[in-house]
Amino acid sequence: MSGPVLSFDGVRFAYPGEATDTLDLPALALAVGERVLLRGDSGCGKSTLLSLAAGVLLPRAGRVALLGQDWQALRPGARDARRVDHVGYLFQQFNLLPYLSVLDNVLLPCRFSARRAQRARAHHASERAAAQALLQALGLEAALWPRPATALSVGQQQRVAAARALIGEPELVIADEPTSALDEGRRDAFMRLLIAQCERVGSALLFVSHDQRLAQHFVRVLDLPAINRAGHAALPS
Ligand SMILES: Nc1ncnc2c1ncn2[C@@H]1O[C@H](COP(=O)(O)OP(=O)(O)OP(=O)(O)O)[C@@H](O)[C@H]1O
Repeated sequence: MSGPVLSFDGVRFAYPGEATDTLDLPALALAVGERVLLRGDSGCGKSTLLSLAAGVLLPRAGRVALLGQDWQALRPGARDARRVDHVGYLFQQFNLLPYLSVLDNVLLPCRFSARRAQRARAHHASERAAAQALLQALGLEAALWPRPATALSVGQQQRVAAARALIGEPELVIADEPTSALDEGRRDAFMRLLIAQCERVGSALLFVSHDQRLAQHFVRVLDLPAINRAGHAALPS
């Protein structure tokens, strides 16, 4: 793959019923394995940008492409399949399934994506072994693996969510403020673990936060308000 993992070209997005665009981004691209911190104050459009990147929202103009494929050109079912094949998503609230064990939560992407399952098996005896290796690398000991995910501390749940995002080596990991519930020491430890694992599996990382202190973990930091031209001109009727 020689092109970017993710590209935005002339993207304009407005929520239904809104009189102005939330986002107007002339150009933005992430190279293979690149890690970018996207920051900006609350309400500036960070989560909206991530939803566009993952093909959950579609722009009203312009093009968002993942691995060269325009999201808009796909039917909804194909978009869902492509998302789980190529994107690991790490949410602010983790979104772990409470009735599943830690291990089964991590294995979820492999249940929905044959590609993720096959990539998980490429370097391990089984998908389970791949999940266990990730949990271990993220500092979660084996005694925790059979427990229901919600029986863990916030910091532990966050690492389970990171393992779920990373399993099967997705080309893009998207993280939406996953450190907001952590104190400073845990936040930095988590960032180091997440980045090391992205590096190991070759995933690009698009990480969103309003927290200025996370910049130290990234070579490339983008200020969303500085690159977003939206919010002023009224939409054409
Ligand atoms: N479903 C929606 N319908 C209409 N407006 C929305 C919707 N979701 C978000 N917005 C608005 O779009 C703007 C950008 O919201 P977004 O959630 O992307 O910001 P954010 O930078 O991620 O904020 P935060 O840091 O607080 O999570 C805000 O003004 C918000 O009120």
